Amino acid sequence: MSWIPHTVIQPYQVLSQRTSIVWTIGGSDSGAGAGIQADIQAINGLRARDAAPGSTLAVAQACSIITTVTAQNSESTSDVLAVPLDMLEQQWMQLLADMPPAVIKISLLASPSQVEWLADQLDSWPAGLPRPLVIYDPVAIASSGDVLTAEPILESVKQELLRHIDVLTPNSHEVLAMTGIALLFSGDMQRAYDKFREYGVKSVLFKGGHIGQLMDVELTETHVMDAWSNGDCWRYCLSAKVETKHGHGTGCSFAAALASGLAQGYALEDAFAIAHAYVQQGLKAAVAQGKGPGPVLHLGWPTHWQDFPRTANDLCELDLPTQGFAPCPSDLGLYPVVNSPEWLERLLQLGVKTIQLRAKDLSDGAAEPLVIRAIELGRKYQARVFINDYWRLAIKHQAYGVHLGQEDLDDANIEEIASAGIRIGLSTHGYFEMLRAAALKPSYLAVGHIYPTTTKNMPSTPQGLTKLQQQVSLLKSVLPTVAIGGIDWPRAKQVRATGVASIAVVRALTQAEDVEVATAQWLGLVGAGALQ
Ligand SMILES: Cc1ncc(COP(=O)(O)OP(=O)(O)O)c(N)n1
Ligand SMILES: Cc1nc(C(=O)O)sc1CCOP(=O)(O)O
Ligand SMILES: [Mg+2]
Repeated sequence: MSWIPHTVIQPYQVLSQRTSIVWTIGGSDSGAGAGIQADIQAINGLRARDAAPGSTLAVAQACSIITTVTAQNSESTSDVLAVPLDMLEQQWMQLLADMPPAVIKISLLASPSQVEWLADQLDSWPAGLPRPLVIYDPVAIASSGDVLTAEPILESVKQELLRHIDVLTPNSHEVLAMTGIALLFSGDMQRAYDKFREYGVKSVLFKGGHIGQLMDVELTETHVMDAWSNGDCWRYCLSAKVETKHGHGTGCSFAAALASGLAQGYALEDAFAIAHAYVQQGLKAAVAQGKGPGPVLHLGWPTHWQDFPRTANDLCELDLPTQGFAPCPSDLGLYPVVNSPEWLERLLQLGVKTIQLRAKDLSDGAAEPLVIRAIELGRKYQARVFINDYWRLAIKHQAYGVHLGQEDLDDANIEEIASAGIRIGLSTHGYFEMLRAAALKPSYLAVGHIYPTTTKNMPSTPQGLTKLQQQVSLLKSVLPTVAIGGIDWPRAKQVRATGVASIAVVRALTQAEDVEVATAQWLGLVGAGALQ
């Protein structure tokens, strides 16, 4: 999917992979805890490929356009020098001629004329070059409350620059300075979003820390919460607050990590969750390097479950019970997904022990006999039968389990399913959805779609092997995983090599030339899963 500018950004949207270069446009920090120096560390340090050898993902590469030179250490800033416009222009032209960006990350701008110059460049972006995604981290007011960008600059930012911005990443001080809205209640974020939208911003990612004081969200006293919206929907990342005085460069590093994730082909909401984890990991390890607050550390791709946030599409989800569901074996083996009891029986007779009835778009009345039959067959063949979608019927007839998608989570009664004691599998299509689903402690998580599929219309982009492997290893000690989507026999071995225990397939069996031979082949590779 290619990036379409000037339309509403969708959370599952992925940049096209024509380049993975990120330009960071901002100020030099001689202490290197923040500014361009932190950005380069974060952009190049957060390389998915380094953490997943053999990956074919693009390698993020930072380039810089320096707007300002600051003389600072961990205690103070003694001088700030604005780079002249003709030097800005030279940096821009050199990069444009040779290393055009996938993402531009803007931070410190030193004067209204720098803002106007930058807005002009973006206005006259060459027609022959794909437009980059533009992130603006205002760097107007530091977490400490120190003013870094004077009022006249902010005014020209609002008038000239914001209309070019795809993702704005303000902290709460900057929200107040730019919109006049203090973030005291969660509804204030919507009001602030609306105000930014008036200036033409396409989406806003409210950076946490200070949002942590929202008075109507109980958890945020002990947690930090980042929140993103494009006006159509919200996405939240929530983590326990890291108590440290060493957080210099946190905001810059977060926005740069977001840029890096996007440039490497992660969907916006996934890059958001990964950037959040990157900063959490860096804050936990941060130590003093001078006499003042130390910088957030740059420790590469986050691989520890505890650094990742809980994610949600709505703040109400934070109140959902998390006592968990009945467990299923970590190895479910070969997992065919079929649309009728006839298919179910055919495959159970061949030795399949995990299977799903996916008979779409029926009324509960029409689905009920199919569900009853599927459950009976499961008992007869001592197999694990999951019912897709019809969760009320699955409870009523005591199925082994139910499988639900992300949208179903908005409507299904999660508590009722949990207390019925049946298992639940949840679909996920990236880091963000994975973290959202994992918070409910389901019986397993399905990671999809790995390859293009014709079985179902997917709004998301195929994840591929690297992303599957990353998520499987992250979830290893947390939840059983199942891979699904476009997995055929030639791809089966490499999918298995990611460490995923179970593989779900539709066409690989239902459209096989010889179903008996194909099933035996698949069972030989993946197995039938653990005994009950
Ligand atoms: C094992 C497995 N994984 C994912 C899905 C997809 O479920 P869902 O998102 O609910 O979409 P539909 O199948 O209902 O179209 C699945 N069925 N099984
Ligand atoms: C039903 C379904 N769900 C998916 C997901 O990613 O959530 S992919 C998918 C279709 C899988 O079919 P096939 O094996 O024929 O590609
Ligand atoms: Mg479903």
